[in-house]
Amino acid sequence: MGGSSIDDDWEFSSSSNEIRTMILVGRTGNGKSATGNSILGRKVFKSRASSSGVTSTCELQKTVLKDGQIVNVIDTPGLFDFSVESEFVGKEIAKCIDMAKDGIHAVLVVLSVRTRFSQEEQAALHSLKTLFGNKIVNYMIVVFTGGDELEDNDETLDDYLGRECPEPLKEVLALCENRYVLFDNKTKDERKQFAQVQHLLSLVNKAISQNCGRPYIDELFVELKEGESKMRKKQKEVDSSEGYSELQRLQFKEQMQQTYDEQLKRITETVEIKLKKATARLEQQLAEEQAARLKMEEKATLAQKRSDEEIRNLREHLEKAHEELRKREENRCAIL
Ligand SMILES: Nc1nc2c(ncn2[C@@H]2O[C@H](COP(=O)(O)OP(=O)(O)OP(=O)(O)O)[C@@H](O)[C@H]2O)c(=O)[nH]1
Repeated sequence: MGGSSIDDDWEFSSSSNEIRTMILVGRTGNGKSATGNSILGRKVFKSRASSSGVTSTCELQKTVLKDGQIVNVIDTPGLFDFSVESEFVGKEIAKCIDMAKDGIHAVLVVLSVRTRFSQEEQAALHSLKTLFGNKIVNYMIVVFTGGDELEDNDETLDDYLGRECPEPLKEVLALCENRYVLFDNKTKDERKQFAQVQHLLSLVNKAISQNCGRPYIDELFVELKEGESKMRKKQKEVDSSEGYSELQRLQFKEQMQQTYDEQLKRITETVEIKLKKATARLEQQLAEEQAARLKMEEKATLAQKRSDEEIRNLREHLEKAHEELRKREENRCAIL
């Protein structure tokens, strides 16, 4: 776990160029944890069917792949779930930023072929942009889970997208420049497991090279990293100097941790403010869309009412005409 301690695995994550840090986002139940486990090649994230959600806090796990590539995977709780308090989401996002201080190489947007792309998912992708800036889309890769189910139906991902790709999803795929991949998190076939991770890593590398080799680093990441390296420098000075007692060293360390925690708190507050603004804007957008839909429905009901009335009038008119004709016919017969 990354956590907020400044002693966490810093050397490990900063000494190699071969690190890939990926963050999993998506609606609860879409298979983020299962995808994380598939990437890491072991079951470390809890993954199971549950309507209330299994992942409750951000969690970082790392692995070294056979070719020496170090992969950090951060699983996130329902950041796409609007029923969750923005204070909580804000804290979790700040925690992610803390965990990925060296930057993010890919944001994996996990969707499931077993559920339809929802309006909430579309809205949540907008908030990702609000929180991290438009540049974040350059690092986005869509991971569709449920490859086994498509296979059971003899379908490919492109077949699926041909029949089940609403306009907003098309837009997301276009934004990601068609960086998408299908995952079967249920497979026991090692070759398949290897191939899907390789496909994903090739997309991650493609995104990185399109971003001039740089991972995504937001101003908040920069602030945190600068603060941290300043503190490390000071710590080294104190450690190497003879003029400090053990107690003074301890006090200094505590003071540093406190400064760091304060910085993290400030970042959390910044994220919360951004998130609240994004949520308010989205709620307004959803309300406007709903009002427009209601207006359309009202118009349609009115039009239906009018046409029902016209049909009724026409019917009455016809019945009268028939009656008239019948009477005339009766009169004609009587005269004859
Ligand atoms: N058939 C099938 N089921 C999958 C696949 N990926 C995930 N699942 C199932 O989907 C359910 C939810 O998966 P999780 O990995 O817990 O989903 P999550 O998005 O992490 O959910 P939270 O932890 O609640 O945020 C579990 O029952 C998984 O076994 C897949 O590729 N195929």
